[in-house]
Order: sequence, then C-alpha cells, then structure tokens
Amino acid sequence: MKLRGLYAITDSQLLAGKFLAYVEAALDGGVTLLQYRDKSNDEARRLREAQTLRELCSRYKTQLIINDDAELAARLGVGVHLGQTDGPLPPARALLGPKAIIGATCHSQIELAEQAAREGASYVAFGRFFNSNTKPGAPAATLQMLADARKRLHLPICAIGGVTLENAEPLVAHGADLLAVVHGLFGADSTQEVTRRARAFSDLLKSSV
Ligand SMILES: Cc1ncc(COP(=O)(O)OP(=O)(O)O)c(N)n1
Ligand SMILES: Cc1nc(C(=O)O)sc1CCOP(=O)(O)O
Ligand SMILES: [Mg+2]
Repeated sequence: MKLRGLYAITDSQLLAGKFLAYVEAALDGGVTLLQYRDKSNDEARRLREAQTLRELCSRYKTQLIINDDAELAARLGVGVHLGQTDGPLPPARALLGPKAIIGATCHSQIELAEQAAREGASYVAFGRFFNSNTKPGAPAATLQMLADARKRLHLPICAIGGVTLENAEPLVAHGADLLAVVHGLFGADSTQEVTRRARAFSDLLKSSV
C-alpha cells in the first residue's frame, strides 16, 4: 500500500462535542491515515473511541493508527505511532505483525529515521515545521533537512507541526509523502469546511506525485 496523502490526527480537546462529525467529515474529503491521539489516562474511553474510529475508518477504507499505545493497537488490529519515549519499535513490530503500519517520530534527525527504517518502521515523521498550537514545545525541523531526508531514505516521509493549506506546498515539494495535521484540518468552523480542507490537502499530494 502506498502511504501518501493526508494524515489526519484527532485532538480530544479541539474536537470536544463534535468528535465523530468532524472525523467523518474529514474521511469524506479523503484521508490516507487517521491517528487517534488522546493523551488522557482514561483507558475505557480510549478503547471505546478507538473502536468507534475503527468502524468508521473501515467504512471509508482509511487506515487507523493509535498514538503511543501498541497494546491498544494490537487489541484492535490497527497501526501505531511511536515517539522517541513511547517504547522501542522492534517489540511493537513483533506484537503487531509484519503488515501493520508503524510510524516513528524522528524530530529533525535523519539518523533516528535511518534507525527506525532498520527496525521496521512503515513511515518516519519529521517536525515540527511551523508553530503548533497543539504541541508548542516540539523541536523544530527545516525544509533543507526534509530535502536531505528525502535523498537518504526509501520509506514514506511524514511532515508534522503547524501544517495548514497555506504552508503545506513547500513540504510536498521538499519530499513529504504524508501531511500530518490537527488544527489546520479540525480547527474549522463547520463539517463542510473540514471536508473541503481534507479534499484540498489530498489534492495537493495527488497533483505532485
Ligand atoms: C505522525 C506523527 N508524527 C509525530 C507525532 C509525535 O509523536 P510524539 O513525539 O510521541 O508526541 P505525542 O504525539 O505522543 O505527544 C505524532 N503523534 N504523529
Ligand atoms: C503531535 C505533534 N507532534 C509534533 C512533532 O513535531 O513531533 S507537532 C504535533 C502537533 C501537530 O498538530 P498541529 O497540526 O495542530 O500543529
Ligand atoms: Mg507519543
């Protein structure tokens, strides 16, 4: 499967009261990967919401990824995204099997991405490229680093951090396959606008293959 397109990431605070309506609106516009990102410790709610998202994703033929939690991903039979402090990749690969999508945060360090590739990552994520309201403290990455990574790596590259329709084009031009977006997608005022944005992000990646 080719990992290229919009990578929508949920945010439980931003989506409070409109979670499923906004996620479905995004899926309607076209989403390659949907990440369930909930930083709370409410395990029961996390399981319930992730199960609901799995049903929704299967209707739209979108792959669901769970942030941080390989055990929950294994329970649901979906993929996982692991940061540098979320546990090592090889046991997650062993747990989820060879076909599961596993992503790795690499900040702005190509060496971390090369290690993740050796350990069986399905894609690597670099960022943050722009100021992010969702994660203000994330270390910064540059377009030059992205271009260098594109030359050295042979697996899909995801760009994250403050990505919007206004600033996304250079990321694609410098080698991003996946655009991971929270606020630039779900910060919209209506479901119609979420769908429009999702379609526009997807078109951006289609037109520059
Ligand atoms: C696609 C994608 N890229 C990076 C991250 C960040 O992961 P991490 O560094 O573990 O930070 P948290 O998201 O867990 O706060 C991500 N989630 N998704
Ligand atoms: C979850 C996350 N990780 C980042 C990183 O740089 O690793 S930036 C980020 C937040 C992305 O949200 P928004 O699109 O609203 O900026
Ligand atoms: Mg994490």
